[in-house]
Amino acid sequence: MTPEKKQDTAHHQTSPKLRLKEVSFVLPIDSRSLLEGISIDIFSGDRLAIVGSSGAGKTLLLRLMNRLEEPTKGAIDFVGRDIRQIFPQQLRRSIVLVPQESKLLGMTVAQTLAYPLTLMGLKPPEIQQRVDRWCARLHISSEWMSRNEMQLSVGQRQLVAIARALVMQPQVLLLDEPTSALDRGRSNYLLEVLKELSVADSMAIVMTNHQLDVARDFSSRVLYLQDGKVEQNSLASEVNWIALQEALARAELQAAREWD
Ligand SMILES: Nc1ncnc2c1ncn2[C@@H]1O[C@H](COP(=O)(O)OP(=O)(O)OP(=O)(O)O)[C@@H](O)[C@H]1O
Repeated sequence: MTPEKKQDTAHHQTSPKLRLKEVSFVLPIDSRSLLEGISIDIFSGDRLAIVGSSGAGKTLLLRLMNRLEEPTKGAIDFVGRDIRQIFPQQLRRSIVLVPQESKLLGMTVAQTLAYPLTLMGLKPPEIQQRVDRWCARLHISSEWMSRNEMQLSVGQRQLVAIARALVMQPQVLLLDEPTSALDRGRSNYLLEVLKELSVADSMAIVMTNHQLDVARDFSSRVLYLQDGKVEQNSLASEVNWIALQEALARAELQAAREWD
Protein backbone atom coordinates (compact mmCIF):
# COMPACT_ATOMS: atom_id res chain seq x y z
CA MET A 1 0.00 0.00 0.00
CA THR A 2 1.38 3.44 -0.91
CA PRO A 3 1.87 5.95 1.97
CA GLU A 4 -0.95 8.09 0.50
CA LYS A 5 -3.35 5.13 0.37
CA LYS A 6 -2.42 4.20 3.92
CA GLN A 7 -3.07 7.77 5.03
CA ASP A 8 -6.39 7.80 3.17
CA THR A 9 -7.47 4.59 4.90
CA ALA A 10 -6.39 6.00 8.27
CA HIS A 11 -8.54 9.06 7.53
CA HIS A 12 -11.69 7.04 7.57
CA GLN A 13 -11.03 6.14 11.20
CA THR A 14 -11.03 9.82 12.22
CA SER A 15 -13.59 12.54 11.62
CA PRO A 16 -12.81 15.35 9.19
CA LYS A 17 -11.76 18.80 10.37
CA LEU A 18 -13.91 20.39 7.70
CA ARG A 19 -16.81 18.73 5.93
CA LEU A 20 -18.61 20.45 3.08
CA LYS A 21 -22.01 18.90 2.46
CA GLU A 22 -23.60 19.60 -0.92
CA VAL A 23 -22.61 23.25 -0.73
CA SER A 24 -24.03 25.57 -3.38
CA PHE A 25 -23.84 29.31 -3.88
CA VAL A 26 -26.35 31.10 -6.08
CA LEU A 27 -26.14 34.87 -6.61
CA PRO A 28 -29.42 36.40 -5.40
CA ILE A 29 -29.20 39.24 -7.90
CA ASP A 30 -29.32 37.19 -11.10
CA SER A 31 -29.67 33.57 -9.86
CA ARG A 32 -26.28 32.74 -11.36
CA SER A 33 -24.96 29.51 -9.89
CA LEU A 34 -21.35 30.07 -8.78
CA LEU A 35 -20.85 26.83 -6.85
CA GLU A 36 -22.93 23.69 -7.16
CA GLY A 37 -23.26 20.68 -4.85
CA ILE A 38 -19.71 20.67 -3.49
CA SER A 39 -18.96 17.90 -1.01
CA ILE A 40 -15.46 17.47 0.40
CA ASP A 41 -13.91 16.14 3.58
CA ILE A 42 -10.71 17.79 4.75
CA PHE A 43 -8.76 15.96 7.44
CA SER A 44 -5.93 16.95 9.79
CA GLY A 45 -2.67 16.94 7.90
CA ASP A 46 -4.35 17.17 4.48
CA ARG A 47 -2.81 19.43 1.87
CA LEU A 48 -5.62 20.17 -0.56
CA ALA A 49 -4.90 22.04 -3.78
CA ILE A 50 -7.92 23.64 -5.42
CA VAL A 51 -7.22 24.19 -9.10
CA GLY A 52 -9.38 25.59 -11.88
CA SER A 53 -9.48 28.39 -14.42
CA SER A 54 -10.13 32.03 -13.53
CA GLY A 55 -13.67 32.44 -12.26
CA ALA A 56 -14.14 28.73 -11.52
CA GLY A 57 -15.08 29.56 -7.91
CA LYS A 58 -11.85 28.77 -6.03
CA THR A 59 -11.71 31.95 -3.95
CA LEU A 60 -15.42 31.82 -3.21
CA LEU A 61 -15.05 28.25 -1.95
CA LEU A 62 -12.26 29.35 0.44
CA ARG A 63 -14.40 32.24 1.68
CA LEU A 64 -17.27 29.87 2.44
CA MET A 65 -14.94 27.72 4.54
CA ASN A 66 -14.40 30.41 7.17
CA ARG A 67 -17.83 31.97 6.76
CA LEU A 68 -16.92 35.15 4.94
CA GLU A 69 -19.75 34.03 2.66
CA GLU A 70 -22.75 31.83 3.43
CA PRO A 71 -23.78 28.96 1.16
CA THR A 72 -27.25 29.31 -0.29
CA LYS A 73 -27.67 25.54 0.05
CA GLY A 74 -25.86 22.83 1.97
CA ALA A 75 -23.81 23.12 5.14
CA ILE A 76 -20.24 23.11 6.42
CA ASP A 77 -19.08 21.38 9.61
CA PHE A 78 -15.92 22.14 11.54
CA VAL A 79 -14.95 19.20 13.77
CA GLY A 80 -18.49 17.87 13.56
CA ARG A 81 -20.22 21.19 14.34
CA ASP A 82 -22.13 23.34 11.86
CA ILE A 83 -20.01 26.48 11.43
CA ARG A 84 -23.13 28.63 11.77
CA GLN A 85 -23.21 27.57 15.43
CA ILE A 86 -19.69 28.89 16.08
CA PHE A 87 -18.98 32.58 16.72
CA PRO A 88 -17.32 33.92 13.55
CA GLN A 89 -14.45 35.42 15.58
CA GLN A 90 -13.78 32.06 17.23
CA LEU A 91 -14.13 30.16 13.94
CA ARG A 92 -11.65 32.48 12.23
CA ARG A 93 -9.02 31.78 14.89
CA SER A 94 -9.18 28.10 14.04
CA ILE A 95 -9.73 28.46 10.30
CA VAL A 96 -7.55 31.28 9.01
CA LEU A 97 -7.78 32.64 5.47
CA VAL A 98 -4.92 34.48 3.78
CA PRO A 99 -6.38 36.38 0.81
CA GLN A 100 -4.42 36.79 -2.38
CA GLU A 101 -3.83 40.47 -1.75
CA SER A 102 -3.43 41.21 1.91
CA LYS A 103 -3.43 44.61 3.52
CA LEU A 104 -1.41 45.60 6.57
CA LEU A 105 -4.14 48.13 7.46
CA GLY A 106 -1.73 51.01 8.09
CA MET A 107 0.35 49.01 10.54
CA THR A 108 4.04 48.19 10.53
CA VAL A 109 5.04 44.56 9.97
CA ALA A 110 5.74 44.12 13.71
CA GLN A 111 2.31 45.52 14.61
CA THR A 112 0.44 43.49 12.01
CA LEU A 113 2.05 40.24 13.20
CA ALA A 114 1.29 40.97 16.87
CA TYR A 115 -2.26 42.20 16.26
CA PRO A 116 -4.17 38.88 16.01
CA LEU A 117 -2.31 37.56 19.05
CA THR A 118 -3.25 40.63 21.09
CA LEU A 119 -6.88 40.00 20.11
CA MET A 120 -6.46 36.40 21.29
CA GLY A 121 -5.42 37.76 24.71
CA LEU A 122 -1.82 36.55 24.67
CA LYS A 123 0.74 38.29 26.88
CA PRO A 124 3.52 40.39 25.25
CA PRO A 125 6.38 37.90 25.94
CA GLU A 126 4.45 35.04 24.30
CA ILE A 127 3.48 37.31 21.40
CA GLN A 128 7.13 38.24 20.85
CA GLN A 129 8.21 34.61 21.07
CA ARG A 130 5.67 33.46 18.49
CA VAL A 131 6.41 36.34 16.11
CA ASP A 132 10.17 35.69 16.35
CA ARG A 133 9.68 31.96 15.81
CA TRP A 134 7.54 32.31 12.67
CA CYS A 135 9.62 35.11 11.19
CA ALA A 136 12.71 32.95 11.56
CA ARG A 137 10.90 29.99 10.01
CA LEU A 138 9.72 32.02 7.01
CA HIS A 139 13.02 33.90 6.67
CA ILE A 140 11.35 37.25 7.35
CA SER A 141 14.13 39.72 8.01
CA SER A 142 14.12 41.79 11.21
CA GLU A 143 14.75 44.78 8.95
CA TRP A 144 11.16 44.51 7.70
CA MET A 145 9.67 44.94 11.18
CA SER A 146 9.45 48.72 11.17
CA ARG A 147 8.26 48.93 7.55
CA ASN A 148 4.71 49.62 6.43
CA GLU A 149 2.85 48.20 3.43
CA MET A 150 4.27 50.72 0.96
CA GLN A 151 7.80 49.79 1.95
CA LEU A 152 7.38 46.10 1.09
CA SER A 153 7.33 44.35 -2.26
CA VAL A 154 4.17 42.43 -3.19
CA GLY A 155 5.96 39.15 -2.46
CA GLN A 156 7.22 40.38 0.91
CA ARG A 157 3.68 41.47 1.78
CA GLN A 158 2.39 38.04 0.82
CA LEU A 159 4.92 36.37 3.15
CA VAL A 160 4.04 38.72 6.02
CA ALA A 161 0.34 37.89 5.53
CA ILE A 162 1.15 34.17 5.70
CA ALA A 163 3.26 34.72 8.83
CA ARG A 164 0.36 36.66 10.39
CA ALA A 165 -1.84 33.60 9.83
CA LEU A 166 0.77 31.12 11.09
CA VAL A 167 1.43 32.94 14.39
CA MET A 168 -2.19 32.09 15.20
CA GLN A 169 -1.35 28.38 14.82
CA PRO A 170 -4.67 27.58 13.13
CA GLN A 171 -6.11 24.10 12.71
CA VAL A 172 -7.03 24.87 9.11
CA LEU A 173 -5.05 27.28 6.95
CA LEU A 174 -6.71 28.61 3.79
CA LEU A 175 -4.30 30.16 1.29
CA ASP A 176 -5.48 31.96 -1.83
CA GLU A 177 -2.73 31.80 -4.47
CA PRO A 178 0.01 32.12 -1.81
CA THR A 179 2.95 31.82 -4.18
CA SER A 180 1.65 34.12 -6.95
CA ALA A 181 4.07 36.96 -6.11
CA LEU A 182 7.00 34.86 -4.88
CA ASP A 183 10.07 33.91 -6.87
CA ARG A 184 10.81 30.22 -7.39
CA GLY A 185 13.22 29.96 -4.46
CA ARG A 186 10.87 31.59 -1.96
CA SER A 187 7.91 29.67 -3.32
CA ASN A 188 9.70 26.31 -2.95
CA TYR A 189 10.86 27.19 0.53
CA LEU A 190 7.33 28.20 1.60
CA LEU A 191 5.91 24.95 0.22
CA GLU A 192 8.49 22.98 2.25
CA VAL A 193 7.54 24.83 5.46
CA LEU A 194 3.84 24.21 4.77
CA LYS A 195 4.47 20.52 4.16
CA GLU A 196 6.34 20.26 7.47
CA LEU A 197 3.42 21.94 9.23
CA SER A 198 0.92 19.52 7.78
CA VAL A 199 3.03 16.53 8.85
CA ALA A 200 4.49 17.66 12.20
CA ASP A 201 1.58 19.78 13.44
CA SER A 202 -1.23 18.02 11.53
CA MET A 203 -2.39 21.36 10.19
CA ALA A 204 -4.90 21.01 7.36
CA ILE A 205 -3.90 23.32 4.52
CA VAL A 206 -6.09 24.30 1.60
CA MET A 207 -4.47 26.22 -1.24
CA THR A 208 -5.86 27.61 -4.46
CA ASN A 209 -3.41 27.69 -7.30
CA HIS A 210 -3.11 28.51 -10.96
CA GLN A 211 0.26 26.84 -11.34
CA LEU A 212 -0.20 23.09 -11.60
CA ASP A 213 3.47 22.39 -10.87
CA VAL A 214 3.05 24.14 -7.51
CA ALA A 215 -0.11 22.13 -6.83
CA ARG A 216 1.74 18.92 -7.73
CA ASP A 217 4.71 19.74 -5.46
CA PHE A 218 2.50 20.67 -2.56
CA SER A 219 -0.67 18.65 -2.40
CA SER A 220 -1.79 15.35 -0.98
CA ARG A 221 -5.22 15.81 -2.58
CA VAL A 222 -6.43 17.78 -5.58
CA LEU A 223 -9.82 19.30 -6.25
CA TYR A 224 -10.40 20.46 -9.81
CA LEU A 225 -13.22 22.98 -10.12
CA GLN A 226 -14.84 23.99 -13.35
CA ASP A 227 -17.69 26.49 -13.54
CA GLY A 228 -18.39 25.99 -9.84
CA LYS A 229 -18.59 22.20 -10.05
CA VAL A 230 -16.16 19.53 -8.90
CA GLU A 231 -14.67 17.92 -11.99
CA GLN A 232 -12.18 15.85 -10.04
CA ASN A 233 -11.44 15.12 -6.38
CA SER A 234 -8.58 12.69 -5.98
CA LEU A 235 -5.39 11.82 -4.17
CA ALA A 236 -2.47 13.71 -5.70
CA SER A 237 -0.76 10.38 -6.35
CA GLU A 238 -3.69 9.32 -8.54
CA VAL A 239 -3.90 12.49 -10.63
CA ASN A 240 -2.98 12.28 -14.30
CA TRP A 241 -1.16 15.62 -14.34
CA ILE A 242 -0.80 15.78 -18.12
CA ALA A 243 -4.53 15.22 -18.66
CA LEU A 244 -5.31 17.75 -15.93
CA GLN A 245 -2.97 20.30 -17.52
CA GLU A 246 -4.77 19.84 -20.85
CA ALA A 247 -8.23 20.10 -19.29
CA LEU A 248 -7.19 23.25 -17.43
CA ALA A 249 -5.71 24.82 -20.57
CA ARG A 250 -9.01 24.16 -22.41
CA ALA A 251 -11.05 25.62 -19.53
CA GLU A 252 -8.80 28.69 -19.39
CA LEU A 253 -9.18 29.25 -23.12
CA GLN A 254 -12.95 28.93 -22.80
CA ALA A 255 -13.02 31.33 -19.82
CA ALA A 256 -10.91 33.86 -21.74
CA ARG A 257 -13.31 33.65 -24.73
CA GLU A 258 -16.30 34.24 -22.45
CA TRP A 259 -14.63 37.36 -21.06
CA ASP A 260 -13.97 38.83 -24.53
N1 LIG B 1 -19.87 37.84 -3.74
C1 LIG B 1 -19.93 37.76 -5.06
N2 LIG B 1 -20.84 38.46 -5.77
C2 LIG B 1 -20.91 38.38 -7.10
N3 LIG B 1 -20.10 37.58 -7.86
C3 LIG B 1 -19.19 36.88 -7.22
C4 LIG B 1 -19.03 36.93 -5.80
N4 LIG B 1 -18.00 36.11 -5.46
C5 LIG B 1 -17.55 35.60 -6.62
N5 LIG B 1 -18.25 36.05 -7.67
C6 LIG B 1 -18.11 35.60 -9.08
O1 LIG B 1 -18.02 34.18 -8.96
C7 LIG B 1 -17.13 33.61 -9.89
C8 LIG B 1 -16.05 32.85 -9.15
O2 LIG B 1 -15.18 33.78 -8.53
P1 LIG B 1 -13.87 33.35 -7.77
O3 LIG B 1 -13.17 34.60 -7.32
O4 LIG B 1 -14.22 32.38 -6.70
O5 LIG B 1 -13.04 32.63 -8.91
P2 LIG B 1 -11.57 32.04 -8.88
O6 LIG B 1 -11.67 30.64 -9.35
O7 LIG B 1 -10.95 32.28 -7.53
O8 LIG B 1 -10.84 32.92 -9.97
P3 LIG B 1 -9.32 33.51 -10.03
O9 LIG B 1 -8.45 32.34 -10.33
O10 LIG B 1 -9.38 34.49 -11.16
O11 LIG B 1 -9.02 34.16 -8.70
C9 LIG B 1 -16.63 34.79 -10.72
O12 LIG B 1 -17.44 34.84 -11.88
C10 LIG B 1 -16.86 36.01 -9.81
O13 LIG B 1 -17.03 37.15 -10.57
